[in-house]
Amino acid sequence: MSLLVSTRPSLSFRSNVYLLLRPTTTTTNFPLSSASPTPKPPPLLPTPRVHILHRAPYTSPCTPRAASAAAAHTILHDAGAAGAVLAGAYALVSAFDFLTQRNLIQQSLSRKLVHILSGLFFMASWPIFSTTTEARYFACLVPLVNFLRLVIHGLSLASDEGLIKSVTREGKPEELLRGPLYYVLILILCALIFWRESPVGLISLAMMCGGDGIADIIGRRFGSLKIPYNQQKSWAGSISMFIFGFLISIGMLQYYSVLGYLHLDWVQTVQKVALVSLVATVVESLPTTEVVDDNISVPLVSMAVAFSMFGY
Ligand SMILES: C/C(=C\COP(=O)(O)O)CCC[C@H](C)CCC[C@H](C)CCCC(C)C
Ligand SMILES: Nc1ccn([C@@H]2O[C@H](COP(=O)(O)OP(=O)(O)O)[C@@H](O)[C@H]2O)c(=O)n1
Repeated sequence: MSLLVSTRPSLSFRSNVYLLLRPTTTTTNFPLSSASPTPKPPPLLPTPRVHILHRAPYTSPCTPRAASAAAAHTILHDAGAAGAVLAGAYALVSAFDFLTQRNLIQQSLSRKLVHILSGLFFMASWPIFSTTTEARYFACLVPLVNFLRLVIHGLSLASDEGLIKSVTREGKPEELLRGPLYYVLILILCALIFWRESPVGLISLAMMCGGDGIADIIGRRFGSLKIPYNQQKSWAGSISMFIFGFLISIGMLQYYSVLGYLHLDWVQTVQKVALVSLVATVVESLPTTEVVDDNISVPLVSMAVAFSMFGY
């Protein structure tokens, strides 16, 4: 494993920093044909032996044969990435099932930690997919498989006690058809529509996964002072949602900026994210959970506010 910083002048330092971990024929290879009409610029670095985090797209001219070989390689790469992330999803749920089954953590805490970590890890995994436009469809296979898993077990067509124990409140299979199902649908929506090039999806998922998840954990423990208009929610829960939703959103935006996907005016971005977090926190605090699940209202409102400010 090695960390290489290429000094290619056309790209900023940030976008040249990437972790190199696996064999590849990258799209940044120079024209393969010796008859190439354009002179080959001298490679500034030895061809990368490995890389895993893909930065924003950079393509170079190549021959049709090389293009089809690169296309096949990219499909294999994205399929492998989807498989790895799916395995991670199973491992995460199984890990919390293990902890819950042995009474090492409460079921309510298990569910919330799965709520927080699943979406954040899913979002953080997007850069391991290729830089092609189809990459997002491969990434969406992961929440899609989990959607089907939740439907199958939620309808009791099959039994998965571990899944039920680690993601439901009362251990009833039909619970899988509400919060968890809406949750994975929002993951699909954000990956498909916004993906890595827009802050909107990243912020929305940070609010749904990080903000809403933390509100439950903090609110259950320290939420003695209830919100006047909703005795089920507390100031401690809502304030923690605002703070952690904001911090996790900024953290995700910074992560994608370092990888070269986003170029943000950080003074304006901090203000915009703070407003999204405030609005999402107010929406989450409303006594509307029986009417619309928080896993729908929080991300959709965050999406609308963020889109109105970032515009893409
Ligand atoms: C419990 C969940 C949502 C509902 O929460 P609540 O508001 O009703 O308390 C989360 C359900 C998660 C789902 C079963 C698994 C989703 C996995 C995700 C698509 C991919 C994660 C990959 C990563 C590498 C772990
Ligand atoms: N803003 C909030 C959110 C949750 N909570 C606490 O967390 C518990 C579960 O919150 P929730 O209804 O959002 O939980 P889920 O619907 O996400 O399972 C609430 O009953 C409160 O005890 C809070 O005190 N303040």
